[in-house]
Amino acid sequence: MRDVPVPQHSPSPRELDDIELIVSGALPGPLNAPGSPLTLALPDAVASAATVDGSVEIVDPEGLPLARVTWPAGEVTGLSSPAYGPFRRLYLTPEQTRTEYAGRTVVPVADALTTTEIDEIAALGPVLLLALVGHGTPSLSPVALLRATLLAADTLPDAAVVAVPLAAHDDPEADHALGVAVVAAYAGEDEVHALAADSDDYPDAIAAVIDRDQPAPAEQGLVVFFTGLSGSGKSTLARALMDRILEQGARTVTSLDGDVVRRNLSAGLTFSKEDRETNIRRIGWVAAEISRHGGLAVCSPIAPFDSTRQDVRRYVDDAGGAFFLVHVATPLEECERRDRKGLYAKARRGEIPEFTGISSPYEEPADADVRVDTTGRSIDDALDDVIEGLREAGYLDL
Ligand SMILES: Nc1ncnc2c1ncn2[C@@H]1O[C@H](COP(=O)(O)OS(=O)(=O)O)[C@@H](OP(=O)(O)O)[C@H]1O
Ligand SMILES: Nc1ncnc2c1ncn2[C@@H]1O[C@H](COP(=O)(O)OP(=O)(O)O)[C@@H](O)[C@H]1O
Repeated sequence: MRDVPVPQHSPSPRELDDIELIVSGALPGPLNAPGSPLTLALPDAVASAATVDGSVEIVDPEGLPLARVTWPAGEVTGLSSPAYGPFRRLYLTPEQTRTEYAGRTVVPVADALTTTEIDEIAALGPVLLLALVGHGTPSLSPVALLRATLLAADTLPDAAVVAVPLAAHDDPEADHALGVAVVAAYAGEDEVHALAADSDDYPDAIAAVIDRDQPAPAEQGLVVFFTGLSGSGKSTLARALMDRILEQGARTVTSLDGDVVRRNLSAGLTFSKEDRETNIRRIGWVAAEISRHGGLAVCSPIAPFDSTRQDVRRYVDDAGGAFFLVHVATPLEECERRDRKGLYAKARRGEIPEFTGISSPYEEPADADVRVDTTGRSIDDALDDVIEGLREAGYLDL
């Protein structure tokens, strides 16, 4: 009997796709082989436990064990088939695909098919449309690419559709090589047909799928994220922005203010680096969910660490929302001069440990959409910079 549980880890969507393809036999393992784009990163604590145990259990976002990965060797063994996500029934292994669809011409599909391409495919006889829907591969969301590909299949004389979670790794050469290997595994002996250069003459039904999946910036979910020192003006500007949005009446808005979140969603957290990261990831997670449904969230925590802000950007991006970062760059001297809550004085006296700007770091963002120093400016004047940035990006016209 083991006295410690096997360490578990729920990986990123890209890593999950890679693991699924290794388990299905579409790609060779192991993970983390030198020079391989198929990598798995574990948080330090999980990596230490995995090293002691010799393996880590990979679970899906809902906790279902999918695979066991030896650690640090990276050999992958499947435990169960993924059961999540729309169109799951279309995700077959190479072996299942070859058994079910042998003899068809295989056509890899990484984007919605145009009328020209559908005509090209119609001339091939019975086909298997291999929809490459891994994280970051199609410009459409995976579910929209499958919807569009099924619509195209309906108009073809004899077409089957299989989904393949072939993820992108920010390395075009490596991704091309992975794509060739995966398509070869699914095609087996059958012919592979690469589509010729495309046009953009989509059938109406497919054009509608694309439009719904890629809303114009003004219709997209939006997260406006203010970051800056305590007293820089985040809450004041966030509140003024929300008032303007509510006055205009076109959209509803959810506020995720630093102080307010710490009294409910993040009650009990301290100001240690770890707890601040947890706090910001919670805010980011909620904001991303709001943006998933086309909503608007205005966040105003200090969020002092760049890597945590990048996590939030990724959550929002993955949810299909837009992330708009405002750096309220009021200098420390001015924030301390204002000292509205008397906290800087206490921090200087050593009564508040780990106070941002005094005894805890603030990493200035290099990726802000707007940078606003409120020193010597009225609130309306400073707010104008934010509104102008949002208007220029096409997100909000206030
Ligand atoms: N040690 C320490 N450092 C910084 N701030 C402190 C600290 N202790 C309490 N406060 C008060 O908490 C507010 C910041 O909370 P946040 O959740 O925005 O901070 S963080 O993003 O998790 O770093 C912050 O509010 P704002 O002034 O609105 O920024 C402070 O009032
Ligand atoms: N142009 C300005 N924009 C925002 N706040 C300003 C400005 N000028 C002065 N202030 C004052 O600075 C303080 C900022 O506090 P607050 O908005 O709570 O900051 P934070 O949320 O970043 O801690 C408020 O007292 C506000 O009235």
